[in-house]
Amino acid sequence: MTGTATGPAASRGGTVWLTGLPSAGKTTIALALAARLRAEGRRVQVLDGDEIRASLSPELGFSAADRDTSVRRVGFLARLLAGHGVTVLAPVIAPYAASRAAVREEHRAHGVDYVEVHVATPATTCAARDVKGLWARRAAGTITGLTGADDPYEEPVRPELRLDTRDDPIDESVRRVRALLTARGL
Ligand SMILES: Nc1ncnc2c1ncn2[C@@H]1O[C@H](COP(=O)(O)OS(=O)(=O)O)[C@@H](OP(=O)(O)O)[C@H]1O
Ligand SMILES: Nc1ncnc2c1ncn2[C@@H]1O[C@H](COP(=O)(O)OP(=O)(O)O)[C@@H](O)[C@H]1O
Repeated sequence: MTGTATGPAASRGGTVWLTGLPSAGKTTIALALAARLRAEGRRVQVLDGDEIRASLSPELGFSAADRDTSVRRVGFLARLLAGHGVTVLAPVIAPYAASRAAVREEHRAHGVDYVEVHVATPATTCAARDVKGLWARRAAGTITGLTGADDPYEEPVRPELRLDTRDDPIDESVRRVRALLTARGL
């Protein structure tokens, strides 16, 4: 998934964590941003919650403790990559403030840049999008513990950026995250 580093813009890594409910638009925005950054010559790695869980944490489910462990593992991997000049995009729900704070601290302690983007799509819109059919399955009672339905999501209090995907098209969300990176010198 990485591109080739070709210039100064590729030299400074950092992590962009996209947190939000299932079907909020985290992956969609991350993939579109990744394409844009690669076209600029950056090395980019997307660490998608679903994909990373399958290889890094197959034993983990969706209890509070398992989610916390999974988020911290992704955070550790993100920090390692970002410390080597990769721009890491992590579209991961990360429902607990304490887990997100731990990931932020992991980056700070190693002098690696980190920004949190809240993809603040409300549950009603996520349920209508329902990319993977999870909201419908929760409504039908065939699954329990879905974030934003019957499992907690602790909203970020002070994210570096909050996106409203009801009003903004995908391109505008990508543009706003890109502008945040520029503002941060990333
Ligand atoms: N119960 C429950 N709650 C939330 N999500 C569920 C659940 N069961 C499966 N899935 C699927 O797993 C994806 C979320 O994985 P994450 O690692 O991002 O979640 S977490 O940070 O550990 O909470 C999530 O992906 P996204 O929809 O892309 O967010 C779901 O597809
Ligand atoms: N403004 C928007 N930003 C992001 N996604 C959007 C937007 N409008 C509609 N969508 C759609 O919402 C869905 C979000 O799915 P996905 O990115 O997989 O969510 P998540 O990774 O948060 O679970 C996609 O089908 C996407 O095309």
